[in-house]
Amino acid sequence: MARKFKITVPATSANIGPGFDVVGLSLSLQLTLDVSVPGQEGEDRTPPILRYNGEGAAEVPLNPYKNLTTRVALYVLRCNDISSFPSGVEIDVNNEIPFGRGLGSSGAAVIAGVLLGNELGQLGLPQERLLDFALMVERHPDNVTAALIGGFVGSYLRELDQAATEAASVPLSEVLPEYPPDVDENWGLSPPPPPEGIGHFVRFRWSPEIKAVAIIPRFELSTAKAREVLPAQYDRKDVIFNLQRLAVLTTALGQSPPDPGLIYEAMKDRMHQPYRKALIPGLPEVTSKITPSTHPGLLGICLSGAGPTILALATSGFDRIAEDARTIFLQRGVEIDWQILKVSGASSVVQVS
Ligand SMILES: Nc1ncnc2c1ncn2[C@@H]1O[C@H](COP(=O)(O)OP(=O)(O)O)[C@@H](O)[C@H]1O
Ligand SMILES: N[C@@H](CCOP(=O)(O)O)C(=O)O
Repeated sequence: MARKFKITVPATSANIGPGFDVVGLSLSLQLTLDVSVPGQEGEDRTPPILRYNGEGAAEVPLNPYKNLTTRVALYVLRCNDISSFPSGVEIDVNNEIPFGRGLGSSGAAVIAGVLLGNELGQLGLPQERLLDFALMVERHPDNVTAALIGGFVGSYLRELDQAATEAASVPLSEVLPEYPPDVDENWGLSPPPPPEGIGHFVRFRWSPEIKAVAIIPRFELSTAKAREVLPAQYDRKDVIFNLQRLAVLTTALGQSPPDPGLIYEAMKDRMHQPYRKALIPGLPEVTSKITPSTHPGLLGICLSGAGPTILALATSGFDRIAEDARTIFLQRGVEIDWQILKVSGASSVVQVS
């Protein structure tokens, strides 16, 4: 029987200052996929047709063996003994999440792919297993968990035994081979399935009066590049600095009314932002010159994900925060766009029509 369904996945902002690779929150920008699957399977095994609108449309590959979302879907299918896409699938993508800005576009694409694979194969995988598949691709849990679950979410990766560690550490090229069988000699091999129960999470309270101002520089910074500049080891005092703040922040952002005196300091970080400032001209100035005392309504300000977007959490005064950030960025030659976003508790959704 022919089927149609719609997949909706939110943007995310990870880290929120001190919670590097640990916390994320979902935001009111969405990636949506409208999918149709024909009733009768043709003999010819036509690969999916992708049509794409919105952010990234000029650069995203429409070849389903190169596109991140469909490659992830195929990974999920192949791990579940389904070697190829159903024939004749059509996918209309609409994307509001800008690429390479620290708003979780790749995390959203991965979650969309996992949900797509689950639905195309009618696998009925539980949420925990969907997360396992996402973590084999994205490998840090903050964005993908917040995108799947929705809201303000903290997560950790379970310590795996040696066999499971090895299974979870295979190169991404083996998880997501880029080419179809006639080009890739490894295609016939089964991809490595994820170990069970890799990711664990909890959703924190979020105070409904807090909104997010996303100050989005007009340049892309790949997450991979922004991770390369981070050190392999940290001083104990920097680790304690972050842990103290994160412990306070996860509760402080759920309190009504939120306390800027507590939150501004609790959103400071010493584990990633100082190292990323060379990649983001204006970052230290924006985060130090815009404060609750200069900008009433501001609660705290940090890098969103790996950047270059700045995330300002505030209850009012949004325009002034954003325009003053614009002025600072312009002094460093960086143009920006900004948006006021809601932090919703809405998870990723699959609606069958
Ligand atoms: N909707 C999408 N469909 C396919 N690929 C995507 C999509 N969104 C993001 N990507 C891929 O992810 C890349 C950006 O990932 P990344 O560097 O992690 O930045 P971000 O902070 O936006 O997640 C894009 O250049 C693109 O290759
Ligand atoms: N913890 C990661 C988060 C990356 O988020 P993204 O939205 O930039 O992909 C990091 O800081 O590297």
